[in-house]
Amino acid sequence: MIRVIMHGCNGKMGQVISNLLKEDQEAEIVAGVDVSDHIQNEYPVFKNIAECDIEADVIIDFASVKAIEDLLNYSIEKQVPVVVCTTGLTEEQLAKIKKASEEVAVLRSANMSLGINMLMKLLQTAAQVLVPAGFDIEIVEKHHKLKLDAPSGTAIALADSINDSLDQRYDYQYDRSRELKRREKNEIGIQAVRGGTIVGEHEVIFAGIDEVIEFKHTAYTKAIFGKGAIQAAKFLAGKPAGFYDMSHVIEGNVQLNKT
Ligand SMILES: NC(=O)C1=CN([C@@H]2O[C@H](COP(=O)(O)OP(=O)(O)OC[C@H]3O[C@@H](n4cnc5c(N)ncnc54)[C@H](OP(=O)(O)O)[C@@H]3O)[C@@H](O)[C@H]2O)C=CC1
Ligand SMILES: O=C(O)C1=N[C@H](C(=O)O)C[C@H](O)C1
Repeated sequence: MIRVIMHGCNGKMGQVISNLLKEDQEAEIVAGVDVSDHIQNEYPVFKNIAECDIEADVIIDFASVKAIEDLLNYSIEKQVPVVVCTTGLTEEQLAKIKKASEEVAVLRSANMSLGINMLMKLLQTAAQVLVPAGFDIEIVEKHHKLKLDAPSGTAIALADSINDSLDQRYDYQYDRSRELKRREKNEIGIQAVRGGTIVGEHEVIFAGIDEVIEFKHTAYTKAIFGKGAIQAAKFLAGKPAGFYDMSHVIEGNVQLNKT
C-alpha cells in the first residue's frame, strides 16, 4: 500500500480524494493536514505539516499558497515526494518548487485532468499553424464562486503551453479596462469568470479574419482532478529527485497499456 499524506484534507479536493482512496486497493491516506477542523476523518489530522510524525510515501497537496514553503521544507527534510496541485502560486514560490525538486521528487500541475493535459498538446499544434496565419489568441475560464485565485492556474498553464510553442513571444493581458487601445498582436488575453458551482471551464479562442476556432474543456465533477492526483501520487512514490508533471504520468500509463 502506498501511504499518502493529504495536505488540505478538509477542503473540497481533500475530501474528494479521501473518499476516492477509501475504495483504492493500492493507496491509503495515513495522515491529513489542514488548518480547518470541521470534518471528522478516519486518519489523524495535523494543523501544520511540520507537526506530522506519521511516515508516508507521498504527499498530495490541495491546500493554500500560504502553506507551500512549509510543505516543501517537510518534503525535502523527510524525503517524501510531493504532488503539488495548489494554484495561485507566485513566481517566487514556483522557483522554490523547482529548487526543491533538485532534492526530492516533485510533481506540479495546475490541472490533473487528462483532458486539459491533452489540450495543452493540441494547442501547440494549433498555434503553430494559426498564429503565422494571423490568428489572435484569447482564453476565457469559468469557476465556482469560492475560488480564491484568478486567472486559474490552468488558464496560465494553457497560455504557457502555447507560448512554449511560439518561442515565448507572447505577453499575457489580464485587464483591458485601463487603456484605450487596440490589442497587441503578441498578446494572449486571459479573462476569469466566477460564480455558483461551476467546476471548471476553459475556452481557448483562435480568432482569425472571418473564421474562429474554439477549443473548450469542461470539468463536470471534481473527481477528474482527484483521480488524476491519485494517479500522479502512485507514479511519484519512490521516484528519485526531479521535476515531474502530468505528461510523465500520462506517458507512463500509455506505455503500460501498450505492454
Ligand atoms: N491542480 C488541480 O487539478 C486542481 C487544483 N485546485 C487547487 O487546489 C487548491 C485547493 O482547492 P479546494 O480544495 O477547492 O479548496 P478548499 O478551500 O476547499 O480547500 C483547501 C483546504 O486547505 C485549508 N488550508 C488553508 N490554509 C492552509 C494551510 N496553511 N495549511 C493547511 N491547510 C490549509 C483550507 O482551510 P480553510 O477553509 O479554513 O481556509 C481548506 O480546508 C486551490 O489552490 C485550487 O485552485 C483545485 C482543483 C483542481
Ligand atoms: O479551484 C479550482 O476549483 C480549480 N483550480 C484549478 C485551476 O486554478 O486551474 C484547476 C481546476 O480548474 C479547478
